[in-house]
Amino acid sequence: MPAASSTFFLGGSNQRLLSSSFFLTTVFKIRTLLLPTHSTNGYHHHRRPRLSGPNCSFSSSSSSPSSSPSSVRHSQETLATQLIHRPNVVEILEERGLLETLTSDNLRSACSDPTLPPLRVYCGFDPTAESLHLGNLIGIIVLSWFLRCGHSAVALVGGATGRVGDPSGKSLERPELDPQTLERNTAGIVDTVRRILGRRNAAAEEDRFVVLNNYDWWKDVKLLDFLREVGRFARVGTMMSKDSVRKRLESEQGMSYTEFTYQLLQGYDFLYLFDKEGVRVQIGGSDQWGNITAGTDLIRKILQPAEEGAAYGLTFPLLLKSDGTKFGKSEDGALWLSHSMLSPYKFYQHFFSVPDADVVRFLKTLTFLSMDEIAELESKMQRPDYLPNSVQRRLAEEVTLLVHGQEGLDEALKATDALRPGAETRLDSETIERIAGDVPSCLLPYNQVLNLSLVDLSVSTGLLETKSAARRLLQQGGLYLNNSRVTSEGKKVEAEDIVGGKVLLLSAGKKNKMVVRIS
Ligand SMILES: Nc1ncnc2c1ncn2[C@@H]1O[C@H](COP(=O)(O)OP(=O)(O)OP(=O)(O)O)[C@@H](O)[C@H]1O
Ligand SMILES: N[C@@H](Cc1ccc(O)cc1)C(=O)O
Repeated sequence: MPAASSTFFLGGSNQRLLSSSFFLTTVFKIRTLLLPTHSTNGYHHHRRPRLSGPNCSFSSSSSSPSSSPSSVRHSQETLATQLIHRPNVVEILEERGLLETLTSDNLRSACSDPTLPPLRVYCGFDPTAESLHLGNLIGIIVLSWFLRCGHSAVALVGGATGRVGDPSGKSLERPELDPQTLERNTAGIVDTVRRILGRRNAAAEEDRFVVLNNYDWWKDVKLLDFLREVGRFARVGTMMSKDSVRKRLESEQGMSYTEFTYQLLQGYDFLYLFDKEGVRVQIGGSDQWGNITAGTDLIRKILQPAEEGAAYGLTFPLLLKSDGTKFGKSEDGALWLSHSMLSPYKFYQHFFSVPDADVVRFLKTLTFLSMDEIAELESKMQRPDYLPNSVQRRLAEEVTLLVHGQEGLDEALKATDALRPGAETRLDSETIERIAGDVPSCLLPYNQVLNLSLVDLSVSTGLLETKSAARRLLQQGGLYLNNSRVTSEGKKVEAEDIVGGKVLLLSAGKKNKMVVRIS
C-alpha cells in the first residue's frame, strides 16, 4: 500500500491554498484568510484519514491568495466595511415546504451570519436512469435556493454509488448496471443538472456550482485502506438501525453486504467533499436521512471539526403523487426531465392539469415565484370570476421554462394550442407531425381512409371502441377532425381533410387524440 506520499487528502499548505476557491466574492475570499486554515473548508480538523487515491482534478482549480500579515490586516479592514447580508436559505426553504429535517438547528444561523463565509452544499444523484425525474428536481431547486442566497453548490453524480445501488426505500436488491449504461446515464444527468442550474444565466451563480462524479475518487480506493481508515469508525449497530437496512432485513430477500455498505460510501463522499471541496452541507430527500447522517457521523468522528466548522445535513419532503406514492424513476409514468424521454408538451400538460388542491403547494416547491405572488394567485382562485386552470397555466409555464428553457416552453405552448379542440390555429402537416410523438398515432393506407365515414374511422383507428360510442359523441359535439367539430353523422373523409396528403388529427373530446398517418 502506498504510504503517506500519495495521501488522499492534501495536507498542510496545499490545503491552505485550496480553502479560498469556494468563496468567490472578494469579501468571502478575504474572510477565509481570517479562519484557521488547516483544511479546504477553512476549519480545523484534528484527524484525517490517509486513503490512497487520486489527487482529484478539482484540487487544481483553486486560487492562492497571499496570506501575508499585511494582506490579513487589509482584509480585516475591508471586512469591517463589506459584511454581506445573505437571505436565510433555511427559512426560505421552510416557508416553501422544502424543509423536513436538519441535523442541527445551528445551520439556521450559520447560513445567514454575515461574519461567516458562505456555505458549500451538495446533493447526489445516482445514474440509475438516463434522465432525472420530477422528484429529483426538488434537489436541484434546493441547490438553486442555496445559490440564490449567495452560497455555492456541488451536484454529485454517483458514478461509483450507482454501481452499488442505494437500498433506501427499495424493497428489492437493485439490478446491476453495466458500465456503458452507467456512462450513458451519467452523461444524461450531468447535462440536465447543468442545464437547469445554469438556467438563470447569472454569471456569478454559474461560477458557484460544479458537477462532480464520485467515481473519480472511488476508483482508486483500496478495500484494506477503506476498512482501516473509515470502516473502523462505523458502528455496525448504527448501520443496522437505519431505515433502509431495517426494512430490508425484515423482507424475504434480505440484503446483500454490497447494499449494506451503501451508507458508508455516501457517508465517505460527504467526508471527502467536506475535506477536499469545503462542502459543509449535504441535502437530499427524506429517504436520504440515514445516508446523510452516516456522513455527518464519519466527519465528526474522523475529522473532529470544531463546532463552528461542523457538517450539516438537510432533508426535504418527498414530492408525492396524488395517490401518496413518490415521484420516482422506478415508478410507472415517471415525469422525466429530459426532452428525449418526455416531450416539453407532455411535461407542461402534467402541470396544467394538476388539481386545484395541489397547485399552490407545487408553486411553492417547484417555482421561484415570490411568496407574495403565490399568495396573490391563491386568492385569485377564490374569486367568482376566476378562470379555471389559469393558476395551473402559470405553474406549467414556470416549471417548463425552468426545465426545458424558452425553446421548450414555446414548443409546449404551440403543441397545446394546436391540440386544443376548436383551436383557431390551422393545422399544417408539420404541426401535426410534431405532436404525433405526444399522442397515439396509427398508419393507414390512403385508399382505406378516403371516403371512410368519421364514425368508422374513429373505430378502425382504435380512438373509440364502438360505432355507437362514436355516434353518441358526435351528436354531443365531442368529435373533431383537424380541430374542427364534426356535426354531420354522414361526414366522410375527403381528400382536402388529409393535411398535406399525409396526415390527419382525430379528437374524441378534449383529451383523446389520434394522429392518423397516411401511407
Ligand atoms: N419524489 C421525490 N421527491 C423529492 N426528492 C426525491 C424524490 N425522488 C427522489 N428524490 C431525491 O432525489 C435524489 C436522488 O434520488 P435517486 O437518484 O435515488 O432517485 P430515485 O427516484 O429515488 O431513484 P430510484 O427510483 O431508483 O430509487 C435523492 O436526494 C432523493 O431523495
Ligand atoms: N443515495 C442517493 C444518491 C447519492 C449518491 C452519492 C452521494 O454522495 C449522495 C447521494 C440516491 O440514490 O438518491
